[in-house]
This record gives sequence, C-alpha cells and structure tokens, in this order.
Amino acid sequence: MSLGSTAVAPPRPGVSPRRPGLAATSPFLRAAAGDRPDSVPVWFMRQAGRVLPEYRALRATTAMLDSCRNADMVTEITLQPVRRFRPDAAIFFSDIVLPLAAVGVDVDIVAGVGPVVAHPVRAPSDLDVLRPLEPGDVPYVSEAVASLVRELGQTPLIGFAGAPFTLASYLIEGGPSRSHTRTKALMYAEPALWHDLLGRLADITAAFLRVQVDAGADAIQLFDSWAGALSEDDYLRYVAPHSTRVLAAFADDGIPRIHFGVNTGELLGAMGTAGADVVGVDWRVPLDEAARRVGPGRAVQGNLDPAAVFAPSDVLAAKVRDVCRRGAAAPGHIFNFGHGVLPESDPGVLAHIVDLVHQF
Ligand SMILES: Cc1c2[nH]c(c1CCC(=O)O)Cc1[nH]c(c(CCC(=O)O)c1C)Cc1[nH]c(c(CCC(=O)O)c1C)Cc1[nH]c(c(C)c1CCC(=O)O)C2
Repeated sequence: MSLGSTAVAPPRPGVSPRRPGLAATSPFLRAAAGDRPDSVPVWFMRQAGRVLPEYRALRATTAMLDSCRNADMVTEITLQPVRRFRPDAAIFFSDIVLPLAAVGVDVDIVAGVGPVVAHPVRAPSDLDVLRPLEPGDVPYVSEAVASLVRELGQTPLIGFAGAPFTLASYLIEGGPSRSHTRTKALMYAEPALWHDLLGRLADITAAFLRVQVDAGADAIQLFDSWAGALSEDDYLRYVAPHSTRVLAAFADDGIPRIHFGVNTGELLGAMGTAGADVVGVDWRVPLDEAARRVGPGRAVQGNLDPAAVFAPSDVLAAKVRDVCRRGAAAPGHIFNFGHGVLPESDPGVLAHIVDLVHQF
C-alpha cells in the first residue's frame, strides 16, 4: 500500500491490516463490532497528555502543534497513558486542528484557551486556503502510526479527526465559542458558502483519517464535539450529509467508526445514522436510554461524568458499575468518560477506574 498514491485501499473486513487476528481477540474491537467480550473494554478521551507529569515534562519546551509534527514525540505521548493505565485502546496523539494547519490555515493552540484562527472565515475568498490534504502534508502522522502499531502489540490504535461542523465553528468564530453564533448566522444566511466550507472540511477530514488508517490505525473516531449546539432538524440539514460522507469513506475498511459529540442527547439517532458503528454518549443521558435512542445494530461508548474522579471512592465505584450495567443494554459497550479527562484528574484514580471496569 503506497502512502503517496491516492488509490483506494482494498477492503479488509474485520481484520486489522498490520495485526491479523486482533479483531477476534481485542475486547475493544469486539465490543465495537457488537460483541460481548469477557470484560468491558475501557479507554479515556484525552488520555494522552493533560494529566500526566511525564507528558508535561516532555512538552515543556515544545509548542502543542510542533509536538504533533514530531513522530517520536507523538509515539511516546500516545504510549504514556497505555503504560500507566493499561486501557483497551490507545488514542493517537494529535489535534483536530492539525490537518487545517497542514493545508496552510494560520491556526495555533493557545494554552488554556484552545485553537485560535488568525483569519476567521467570513467570505467566499476565505475558503481558498482550504485546499485538499495530501498524505505528503503529514508525513509525521504516517510515520508515528506505523511505529505505534509496532510498539502497541495487542492494544489497538484509534485514529481520529474533527468533524466538519466542529472544525467550521473554530474557523468561523476564530476560536472557542459557547454559543456558536457566527457559525449559525453563516449557516442560515449563506447556505451555499456553508456547504462549500463543510464539503472542503469533509475532504480534509477524510484524507487525514485515510493517512492514519492506511498506516495501520485499527479504528477511527470522528469528534463532532460541538454538534450538540444544533437542533436535530438543523443537524440533519446542514451537517449530517458532510459527516456521512466522511464516515462512508471508511465503509469498506472493516474498522469500527466511532462518532462522538457533547450534549447530543437529542442527536444520538441522527449521529448513528450518519454512518457510525459506535456512538459516543456524554454523561447527560443514561446509557440504556442512549442505546434505545441510537437504535439496534450500533454499539455505544461512554459515559461516566469526568468529574466523578473527584467523588469519594465508594461513590465513584457505584457510578462506574452503574455505567457498566446500563451499557449492557446496547449490542456492544466501550467504557469511557462522557467527555475528555479533566486536567485536574489524579492519574491514580484513572488507573483505578480501568481496574474497576475490568473487574465488573
Ligand atoms: C475540541 C477538540 C480539540 N481537540 C480535540 C477536540 C475534540 C475532543 C473534545 O471535544 O475534547 C481532540 C484532541 N486533542 C488532543 C487529542 C489527543 C488524544 C487524546 O488524548 O485524546 C485529541 C483526541 C490533544 C490535545 N489538544 C490540546 C491539548 C492540551 C495542550 C497542552 O497540553 O498544552 C492536548 C493534549 C489543546 C486543545 N485542542 C482543542 C482544545 C479545546 C484544546 C484545549 C486547550 C487547553 O485547555 O489548553 C481542540
């Protein structure tokens, strides 16, 4: 398989290309496929970085996006939480804005703030910078994925990307936003510009995921973190067609596709229909109810409140068991938080949660 070519990879149903047999043995891959492994698989969104002193030490003198462009650092940071917590999957260390920077968008990640875009998208000419992403734009990604697949042994690697709506929000607002006001204003007032923008972002997202999958990623997660800001009607009209196109590009790869957003209780069915094998659920909807909303044939991922790590240990244990019990209502369940690990979390408590889930 040539990373430099645009040829479509041959289908490899249910089998990891670099690690044949993993699909049958990995609890994470089995649950994603709707099966019930002996123990409930668990990993944590944002497990790579944030809470680990060894991450902070490694990152001390390197800017966030520069660390994402260094294959050795990406490999090491991805492995750090795997060594500490022994989760059932690793998540690739990168960021949702990395592919935007790789095609030439002037974006940086400001500590404590998040992504900041120098020239927000406001007019048709602002779209010119959003050219297609080529594998050669992100050589460090294929290099890091390949070395991780060698290092991880039996632990599957999750590749990821930001979904078109969430990326569009950063591009239009110029940075993080609570209300997504400018984003919605453009969506309602200029539908042609909106669909041109989301179409370009879908292409970039699919190309970024393709690089990770062709290099050996065993699963993908599409983060539409801010889709919960939309009504179902608007989601279906303005967003779902583009996310569907991204996920459809991996229909023949035989790898699980996870689709996640925050505050998406009313969108769970729609996000599943957009082409996911696994729907990520935040902590606001109990998992048995979420499984009902997602509908048959799809697994769920979630959904412990990330703030539960600050609860007394008996309260935490009861909450973990409750999530596991309710998750059994779905065809498959992957334990996770309902959103990313909070930066103040104690790494020891995270390791304890992994043990609790495995003992369930
Ligand atoms: C919205 C979003 C972003 N990035 C991401 C999302 C979607 C997930 C979600 O909803 O939380 C996804 C992401 N970002 C990062 C990962 C790495 C893998 C992982 O551990 O999950 C993943 C999967 C690394 C990161 N991305 C970022 C950090 C922190 C940078 C640092 O250590 O200084 C990490 C480890 C920075 C970032 N990047 C972004 C934000 C909001 C921030 C936080 C800013 C801050 O609080 O300082 C954009």
